[in-house]
Amino acid sequence: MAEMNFGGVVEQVATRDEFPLEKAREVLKNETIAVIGYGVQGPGQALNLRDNGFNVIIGQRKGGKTWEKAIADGWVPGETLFDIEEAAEKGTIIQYLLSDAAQIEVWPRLKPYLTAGKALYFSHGFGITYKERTGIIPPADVDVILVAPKGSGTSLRRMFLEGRGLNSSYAIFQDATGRAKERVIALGIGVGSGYLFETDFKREVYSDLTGERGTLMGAIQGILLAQYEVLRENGHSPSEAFNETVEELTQSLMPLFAEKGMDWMYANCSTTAQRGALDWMGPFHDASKPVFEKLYKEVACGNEAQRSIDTNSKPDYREKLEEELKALRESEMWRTGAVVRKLRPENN
Ligand SMILES: NC(=O)c1ccc[n+]([C@@H]2O[C@H](COP(=O)([O-])OP(=O)(O)OC[C@H]3O[C@@H](n4cnc5c(N)ncnc54)[C@H](O)[C@@H]3O)[C@@H](O)[C@H]2O)c1
Ligand SMILES: CC(C)(O)[C@@H](O)C(=O)O
Ligand SMILES: [Mg+2]
Ligand SMILES: [Mg+2]
Repeated sequence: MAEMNFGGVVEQVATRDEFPLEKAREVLKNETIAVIGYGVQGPGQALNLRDNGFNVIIGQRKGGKTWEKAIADGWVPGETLFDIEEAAEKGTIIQYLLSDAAQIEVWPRLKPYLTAGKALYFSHGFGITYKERTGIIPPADVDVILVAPKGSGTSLRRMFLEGRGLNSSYAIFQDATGRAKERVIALGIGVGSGYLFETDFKREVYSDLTGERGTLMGAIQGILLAQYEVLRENGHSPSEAFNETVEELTQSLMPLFAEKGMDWMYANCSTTAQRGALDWMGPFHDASKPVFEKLYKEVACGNEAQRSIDTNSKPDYREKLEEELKALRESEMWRTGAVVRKLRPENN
């Protein structure tokens, strides 16, 4: 573990320097990693683990779309691809990567296979933290661990293939074997993380639910749309409104502040822009902070979890989500985006 100073606060971080891939392979050499679920995180983690030389099998509902996807990715029925129960029986580490709602439904069928000494692995603190709502209460004689990649499973895989990797947080809820720590760090390195930030299940789920509802997904669409609408209502064309709201952000300015911070991005814009941004960041902060405070409270009291469980447990939840995504896709702003993306010079 390395002690690292983050803006004046010291935290523990696991690194590849002290825990290289060879060590991870040694730690897990006698384990069978059963990845249950092949949606978004399942393929990302399973393929990275396989490419990194670990012994991985997949557990999936037979016959569905993702069963076919697993076969297309090279998993072989009866050898490395099984139904959920069979994979859970064979696995010594069970990576529970069904959707959070499906984890509740499948739990009674999975639990009998969690025999002494196995490890139950999550990529979210949801099931354990909200156990009164999920009913997910693991047996006392298994390790219960978490590696939560800080990004989409699609990015986890893409960045691995680019030779980069995506960092994760990790946590231990239950150490029954005395090996929980080496198991969890080895798995984190195995799925392609370079650094692993220490957390616990509750802090992981509270921060993750806040982040995705907030700046990462919910707030970003809300604020982009608000500006786009104001520009359109004041007579600006769709392309002008989109370029000034989204395209410049993602293509020009976001990469700059990702690389060297917000002040550096500001410093690479005009003094006119800097003056205005420095003056207006305060009002935007003050307007949005109460919304973030309300959001955090809704997460911490369990309302957000319950809403997600209730809606995503319905048989037609996928169709309903797709309807809402279709409405986003077909909104003027994102139809404009589809055209603007094609006009990126590199696409010509
Ligand atoms: N999506 C991400 O990139 C991401 C990122 C970090 C953490 N996570 C966490 O990882 C876990 C998996 O998330 P995901 O987004 O990959 O899940 P997902 O929604 O893509 O679903 C995963 C799998 O669950 C299967 N499934 C759904 N309902 C089922 C049911 N009733 N019975 C059997 N199988 C069923 C699906 O077919 C799919 O193969 C969750 O805990 C999530 O919070 C996800
Ligand atoms: C990729 C995210 C948003 O970070 C993840 O938390 C999820 O739930 O998909
Ligand atoms: Mg999440
Ligand atoms: Mg997340």
